[in-house]
Amino acid sequence: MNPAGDPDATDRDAADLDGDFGFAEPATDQSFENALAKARDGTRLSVDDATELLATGTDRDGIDPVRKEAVLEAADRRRREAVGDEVTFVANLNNNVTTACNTGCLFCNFKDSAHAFEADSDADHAGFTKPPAESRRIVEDALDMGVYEVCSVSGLHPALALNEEHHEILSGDDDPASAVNYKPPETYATDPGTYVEQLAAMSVGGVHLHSMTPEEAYHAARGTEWEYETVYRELAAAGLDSAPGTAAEILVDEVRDVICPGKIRTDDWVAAMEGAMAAGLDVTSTMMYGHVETVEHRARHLGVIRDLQDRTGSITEFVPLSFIHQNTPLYRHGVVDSGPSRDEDELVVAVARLFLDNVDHVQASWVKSGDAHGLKLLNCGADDFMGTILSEEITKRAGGEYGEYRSFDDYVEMITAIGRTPVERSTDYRTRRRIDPDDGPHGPRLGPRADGSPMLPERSPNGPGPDGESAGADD
Ligand SMILES: C[S@@+](CC[C@H](N)C(=O)[O-])C[C@H]1O[C@@H](n2cnc3c(N)ncnc32)[C@H](O)[C@@H]1O
Ligand SMILES: Nc1c(NC[C@H](O)[C@H](O)[C@H](O)CO)[nH]c(=O)[nH]c1=O
Ligand SMILES: N[C@@H](Cc1ccc(O)cc1)C(=O)O
Ligand code: SF4
Repeated sequence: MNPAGDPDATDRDAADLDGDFGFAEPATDQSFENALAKARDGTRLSVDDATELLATGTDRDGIDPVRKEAVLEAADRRRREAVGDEVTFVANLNNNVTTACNTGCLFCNFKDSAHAFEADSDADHAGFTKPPAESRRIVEDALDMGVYEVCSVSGLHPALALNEEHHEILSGDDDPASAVNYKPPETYATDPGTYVEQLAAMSVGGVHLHSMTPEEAYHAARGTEWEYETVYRELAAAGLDSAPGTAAEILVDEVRDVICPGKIRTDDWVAAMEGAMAAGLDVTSTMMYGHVETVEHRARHLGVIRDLQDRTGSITEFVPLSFIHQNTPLYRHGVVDSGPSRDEDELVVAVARLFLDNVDHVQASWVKSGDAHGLKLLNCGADDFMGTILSEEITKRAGGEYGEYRSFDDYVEMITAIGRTPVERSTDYRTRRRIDPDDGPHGPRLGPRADGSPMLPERSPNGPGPDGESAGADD
């Protein structure tokens, strides 16, 4: 674990990596042809099969273009059989509460050292902490624009605790250097409030609140014996409706040891997701790929997700997160020289569709891939095209260049251009509305205040618009 409060830990750790992690070369007992035949006829794939498909054969170096096309075609066919020609998207808002975080993940440039947020610090930072009242105002404004969902993921601010009782437990810890990663709110220029207060503030006007990743749930239970289910029940009582399955990265511990040594391990991530589901919440699932991992790690990750879904059935979608490298410690220190190639993005989507036979929806991301390649991914097995989001900080700070917002008109134009049907969805996909492309201009109708009006001009609710700067530092 990185010692909490060590601002330079990430960069030092990255500088120490020499690019040789001792990972085994992917090798299987399976052939590519056999794996492809199983994929085509709908037989459940093994992790070895997925490795072969992701590699377009471990028997040769690099991606074989002919084999790749065969995998994509099988996945596109499977998508059509499984979910048809609809392409869904959700009217949503991202509201990140704070960028303060000392966890030190080497792939992340969203975070700012929490030290810089202290009241007596004169360190410069471009981050933010929003008190609960500000979060509420931002969500209120977005509700007026018609959003259905608010998605909120944040840094692990040392002053964030589940509730007052948690503050008491954490402040009673007599070993401040221990792993509890806690400092009282008075230390900071801006008090983020408790998790319960933040969620209660954002759960307004009937919006669907999608928040609290497994890593955040761990933070909300740190220093206690509380079960994840108990924590998620308390969060649900405060207004939480579903949980994002980020913090997954690659669910193989030898990879986590390299890219996020300060994060919870695979078992704990699974336990947190199971806790959320036991508390009655739906969850999403993700994989952040294209950094140091091998194709075998990707396949094993998919195996963890499929096993979890076999046990629970509450995973609504799989979201492949293509690693954005430009401003990250991993890239700055030469540990990696890029993110994944487009071929790799396409194969991840396709193999996710083929392997995850128990997860209905696979997402293409315009944030990560842009519009043109995002549309291509919809022909490789994906059937969901994310959401309007209105604000984006994680990818943008990592160096992503595809903006922060897509309008309903953008969506309708893009989706019809590839011959598919645009459908507005709820977070859980249970409510869906097919959109008539000829009946524009288009706007959301599923949100509690949505009336079909287009959502937005050029400005996002918490900062200048898609091409501008984000909201400035506020503490
Ligand atoms: C930034 S964290 C915020 C929530 C919380 N701190 C956590 O780690 O769960 C959310 C997710 O963003 C994704 N992410 C962060 N940096 C990224 C990057 N450079 N490229 C792609 N995805 C990234 C990771 O999958 C991470 O789990
Ligand atoms: N893929 C990314 C998302 N996904 C947001 C989706 O709209 C998601 O399906 C929703 O939150 C649950 O219904 N959000 C980001 O900010 N960045 C991404 O790359
Ligand atoms: N919205 C994603 C989570 C997510 C959040 C922020 C990101 O940058 C990426 C993914 C989900 O539904 O789980
Ligand atoms: S990914 Fe999350 S936990 Fe890791 S450094 Fe970034 S904000 Fe912190």
